Amino acid sequence: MASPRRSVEGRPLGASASSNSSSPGSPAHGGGGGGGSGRFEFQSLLSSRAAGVDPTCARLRASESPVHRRGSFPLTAAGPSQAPPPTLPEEDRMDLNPSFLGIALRSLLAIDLWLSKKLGVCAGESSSWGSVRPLMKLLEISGHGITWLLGTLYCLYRSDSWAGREVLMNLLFALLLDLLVVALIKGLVRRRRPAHNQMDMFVTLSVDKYSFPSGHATRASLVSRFILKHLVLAIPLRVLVILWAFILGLSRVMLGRHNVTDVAFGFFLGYMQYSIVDYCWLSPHNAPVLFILWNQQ
Ligand SMILES: CC(C)=CCC/C(C)=C/CC/C(C)=C/COP(=O)(O)O
Repeated sequence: MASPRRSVEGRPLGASASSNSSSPGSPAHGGGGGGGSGRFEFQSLLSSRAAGVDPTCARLRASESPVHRRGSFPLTAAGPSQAPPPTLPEEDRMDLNPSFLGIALRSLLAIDLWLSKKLGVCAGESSSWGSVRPLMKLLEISGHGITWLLGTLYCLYRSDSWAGREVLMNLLFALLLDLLVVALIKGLVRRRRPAHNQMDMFVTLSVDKYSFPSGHATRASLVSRFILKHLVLAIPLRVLVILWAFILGLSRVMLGRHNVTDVAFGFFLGYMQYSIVDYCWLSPHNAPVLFILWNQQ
């Protein structure tokens, strides 16, 4: 007797094998925003059919597999006296992973929201740390795209050495790349800013209504890595640069602008972006036109 297939949360997944002849885009198949779990269910179903195995039985046997029994929450009460289960195709064992992954991701998200709300102590004037909100907003301006773009252009204009111009030209390229990448990801992910955020930010782009990833965090980590690599600074100043980046990231959560994961991913992205900039380093040798044009200004 085939019982209805259920996810770990007890939600029915794709009512029966016969009902799976509907379009692959249906949520039950994971094709239309129905969540990753549905998609893997569908893939497992296909592989079981290809192997001539009844999908429902395959699922039941999957829950008895050694892989599953090693898991943290067994679904069956198989006793030690039972015969060892038959070896399963790899696909059926993989089928269990999305549930674990789904639970892990959902837990991470719940922790993220809870922690972000707890840390959002400057989200409003009446918040518990509302009095330091002006200081946090000052920090916000120190990491703003406009501040860094105008600052870099001004330094380029004032620079009188080739070496200085080369570094600044690459910083400009890094800042523009960062704005583009962050805007693209924000537009794709479309994660809303936390509910407790006040949208009172200084000059924003339309995608800045979204929060993932934090543009300030990407810039902080990109720019600080850039500075540490290309400026000769005394140790205390190097520490200050790192502290600035870290506090700027933290201030995004304290202001209620972002969740912790927006900032964490932002730091990671900015760090990786620097590697791209370093790899594509612009110089008078590989981009002579840029340097000649600038010198004619
Ligand atoms: C050249 C050009 C497109 C300049 C635009 C500069 C600009 C307005 C950047 C926006 C910076 C900003 C407010 C980012 C949002 O940061 P989050 O940390 O809140 O994501």
